[in-house]
Amino acid sequence: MGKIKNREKPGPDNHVEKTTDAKAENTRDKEELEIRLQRLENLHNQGSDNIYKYLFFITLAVLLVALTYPKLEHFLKTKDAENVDVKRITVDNVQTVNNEIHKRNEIDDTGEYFGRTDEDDDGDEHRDSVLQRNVTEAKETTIIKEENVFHRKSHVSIEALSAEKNKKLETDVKASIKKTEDTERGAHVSKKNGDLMIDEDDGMISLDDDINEVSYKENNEGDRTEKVILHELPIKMDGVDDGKGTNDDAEEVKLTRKTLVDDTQKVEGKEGDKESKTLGKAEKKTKDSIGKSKKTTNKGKKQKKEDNDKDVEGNLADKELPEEIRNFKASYQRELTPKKIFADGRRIPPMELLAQKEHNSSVRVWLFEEFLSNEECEGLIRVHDRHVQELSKDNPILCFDSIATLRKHLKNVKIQINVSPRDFTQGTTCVNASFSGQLQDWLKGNWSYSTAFYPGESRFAAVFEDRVKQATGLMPENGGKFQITSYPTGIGYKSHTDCTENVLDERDRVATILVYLDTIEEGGGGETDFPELGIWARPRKGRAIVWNNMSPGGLCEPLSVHSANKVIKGRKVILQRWYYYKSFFSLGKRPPEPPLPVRVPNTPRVSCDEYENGSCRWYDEWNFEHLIEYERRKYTLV
Ligand SMILES: O=C(O)CCC(=O)C(=O)O
Ligand SMILES: [Fe+2]
Repeated sequence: MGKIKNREKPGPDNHVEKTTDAKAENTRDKEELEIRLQRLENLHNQGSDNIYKYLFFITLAVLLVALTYPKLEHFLKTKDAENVDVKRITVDNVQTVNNEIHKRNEIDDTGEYFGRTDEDDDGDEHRDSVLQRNVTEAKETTIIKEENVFHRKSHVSIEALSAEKNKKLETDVKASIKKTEDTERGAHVSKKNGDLMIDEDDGMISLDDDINEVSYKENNEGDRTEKVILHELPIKMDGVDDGKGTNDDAEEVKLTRKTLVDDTQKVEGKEGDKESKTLGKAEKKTKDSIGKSKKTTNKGKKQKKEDNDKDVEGNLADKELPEEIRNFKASYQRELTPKKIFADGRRIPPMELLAQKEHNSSVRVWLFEEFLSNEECEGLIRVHDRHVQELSKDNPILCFDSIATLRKHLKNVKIQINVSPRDFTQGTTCVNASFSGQLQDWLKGNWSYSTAFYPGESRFAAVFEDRVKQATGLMPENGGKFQITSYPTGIGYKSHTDCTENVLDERDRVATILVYLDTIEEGGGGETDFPELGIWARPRKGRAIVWNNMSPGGLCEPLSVHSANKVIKGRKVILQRWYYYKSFFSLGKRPPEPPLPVRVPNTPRVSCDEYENGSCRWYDEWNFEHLIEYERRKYTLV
């Protein structure tokens, strides 16, 4: 080593010694070289030995794979699914993942959507029983509550009535609520009866100013007194005489249990489709146009004793809430985490649709090809169509966010007719049944159709929400209803955000998943357009798009604005589900149907907000959005 050192560092002091010993040094160098070569050879031999070892182990592993393939395959898939595999693409470059395997899904036209089974021809009955089940599950035999919509903390309501109670109350209410219509477009009239707090005032419903309750009942069961509040609606009714007279030989309205049960009421925040930046305005307009001539009577004193249980804001005190609401733990969904998944043999990677415009929002749009199989798409369409057809036997009730909107719609179809607030059912934004019938003759076809099903009402719902969870990270417990919407030719949907701008509410829609259930060829319209991002997606059978509407901090992102382009050729059908930033108790539970406007069971509704082509939608279910007082107060909930 010393020499090497010397050679490395030659210096005047050792130069002579080096020259003299040159020979010996050479010999030593050679020896050293040989030793090194030997070492290298050894190493090489060792390496070969290792290769044999590796080969042995690989063979062993292959054998193991062959033996345990099914398990391993599953493992690999799971692993693979965990790796984010994102192809960054633009809309012009959307790639399709090949899919040879289309496994038959459980869904077919006799599937369990809307709570049906094969044997169950009567979907409505079954739907009632689904609702009943929810209610019963929610709280065994007991009671109460509503006021939910005003409650500070729960933001929910629950009405938990046992089946027997429901039945009894149904009979009571059936006997007590009557509807009259005048010959023209008269208002509906409900009458009071017995202990129900429905008061009659010149043939119109009128309520205590600060009660906001339509009906109320007390039950005595053994030594326990239970209060059952039905239809505790956030409505203030007007005693406005419509001047058109009423028909006192009222036809009885058959109200089913469904219309009586008020179980979970915060309804899923927004209509789902339209509430957007314009809400504040719309609400004001509604109030101005419909609620101007309010005259409220002072009846229904029974409510007074409820007040003791309420805090200053008129909310039910916490102790009044069922335990399960009090114990409800909200979960937060702050962002999307797209991942590649496998479903029924299909490999489904996420692809990001890159914004074509510069923007500084958090909004990102992802696309999955063949997220649903052909069979799933076709099954959903069949179920939707059948449901729309069944409910179309009755004319829908039409609701408008304001009288101005109604006027604009009429103008659009060139109908010259004077409309006044009296054409609306009091306390609601809906016109009465007979006028709705006329209107629908004029406006018919000018809307899209939405049907909904809820978690637990279909096997598909569970399959779907799980797939969504794997692919996007969106948690089922933060998801609302599943909504299928069809757009006939000529119909689109106006520009909107799915969250509500300028309103701080964590119970808002953080993300949307939308699946196209059928293909529209190029040029056929129907694209989902994100104008602020410069991107759009074309309807293609099975394709899903998913995007966030809110920032991870919980703010509604205005740049998530989107619209459904008008369908030019064919028909568009989609499945949508909205996920909420903060979950709440009634999320994902079928809401009770509010009793107003008075209508026959299963009457669909059409809701139109702010006039714009494509602002009307037909719905198979009711929520509370058309109730003026609900509309007024919904954002004051904490
Ligand atoms: O149909 C579409 O493409 C979009 C529908 C939509 O955004 C909605 O219903 O909220
Ligand atoms: Fe939307």
